[in-house]
Amino acid sequence: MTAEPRPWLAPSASGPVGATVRLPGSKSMTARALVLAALADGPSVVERPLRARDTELMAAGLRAIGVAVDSSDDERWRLEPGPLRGPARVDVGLAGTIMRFLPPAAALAEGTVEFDGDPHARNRPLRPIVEALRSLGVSIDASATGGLPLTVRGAGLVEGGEAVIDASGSSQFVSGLLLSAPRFTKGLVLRHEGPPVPSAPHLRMTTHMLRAAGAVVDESVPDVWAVEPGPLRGRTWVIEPDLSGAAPFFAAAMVTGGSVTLGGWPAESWQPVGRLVELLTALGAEVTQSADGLTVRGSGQLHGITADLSEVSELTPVVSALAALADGPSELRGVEHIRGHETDRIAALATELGKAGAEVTEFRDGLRIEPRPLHQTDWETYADHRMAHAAAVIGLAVPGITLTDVGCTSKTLPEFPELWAGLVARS
Ligand SMILES: O=C(O)C1=C[C@@H](OP(=O)(O)O)[C@@H](O)[C@H](O)C1
Ligand SMILES: C=C(OP(=O)(O)O)C(=O)O
Repeated sequence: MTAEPRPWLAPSASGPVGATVRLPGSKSMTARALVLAALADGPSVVERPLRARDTELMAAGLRAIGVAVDSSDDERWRLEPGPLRGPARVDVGLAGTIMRFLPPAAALAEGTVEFDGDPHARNRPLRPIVEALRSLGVSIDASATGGLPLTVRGAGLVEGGEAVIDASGSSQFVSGLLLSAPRFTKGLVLRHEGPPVPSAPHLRMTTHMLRAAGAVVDESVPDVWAVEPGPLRGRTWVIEPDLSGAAPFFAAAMVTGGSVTLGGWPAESWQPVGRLVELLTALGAEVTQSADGLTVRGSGQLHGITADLSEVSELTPVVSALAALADGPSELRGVEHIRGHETDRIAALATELGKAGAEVTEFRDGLRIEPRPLHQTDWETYADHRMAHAAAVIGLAVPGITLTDVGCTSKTLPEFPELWAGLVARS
């Protein structure tokens, strides 16, 4: 079920913002922790999880297949694995993490598990993971396009072994298979064949977390991941603040010449903080880390950049917004696969930035953005939280940016409108 659209006038800043923001846990880490906890040999605790549509639906999906998930405490979700079983129905919403991480787990269940989601979820690519699972002996019915709706006919076990996949459309195909692979009878040796796999840091997050749960993983050969069969340990997962969710808040410091600190940032992170720092620095920010957190300071001056965003493709909307406010042109490439994200983000950004007055050239794999004086527009959000973040960033500097629906931010940060208004009020 999707809620009624909630139009929202993005607030403009009257001066530099200055704030420490506390954001909930990483969507990607929470999703992995929940799946690993569900497949473990004992109870787990997920501390400081993200509570948002993607992770609530993940928890609901796991409950549907037999896992006890107690999410009553915001700070600490408790999971007690049980025998995985159907029949069950899983609503994936618009979450890539659910539609790619849960079918392999459902294959381990005894019984039928049906997956479906929001209208646009049916357009998101799934075929490669479906075909890889079939090659591993799993019975799956998929739509004519190879995607949702999907029915996994779990046999209570997956034999596993060797599989080949083209994961150029999403790193989540690989992550999804790897997360369940220790529970496959023969484990898994997965080989990617095709154009490069995007989002390498997300793959590293998957292998780090698998090892932290006791799995034996070899990724020494490029594009090959080998996971030995064996138990996953229940444990306590401490989730880091969501770095991608923080990106628009950092952008606010940069657009207004202010300063934003992400509180609670760990000394060592499993998220691609190095790449984010490089990008924000090239765009004109100063980034520092201290006991207070990760701080981004803007000078009020933004520079155009040429960048390959394939490792951090989910940052493309916010980086594009910054590029549209910069002092020179930018070229952002290497992200063809984001045409299969929550919406076709390349087309959506070209259209909406163009409507606001920027001169945008669309490439198959990215965008060239020539800043121009921007003006008010009704900004279509396409049910995409990060299109909403991009609009909010533009709105700081351009009065009259009205989002067609700010409600879509509930995918990863339901409190976004309030947090953003609070930040801008301190400008
Ligand atoms: O595994 C994950 O948690 C994610 C991987 C990436 O997916 P793609 O490789 O499809 O871009 C990223 O964009 C997405 O937001 C989250
Ligand atoms: C691509 C994204 O999400 P998903 O996990 O649904 O793929 C995103 O959050 O930018």
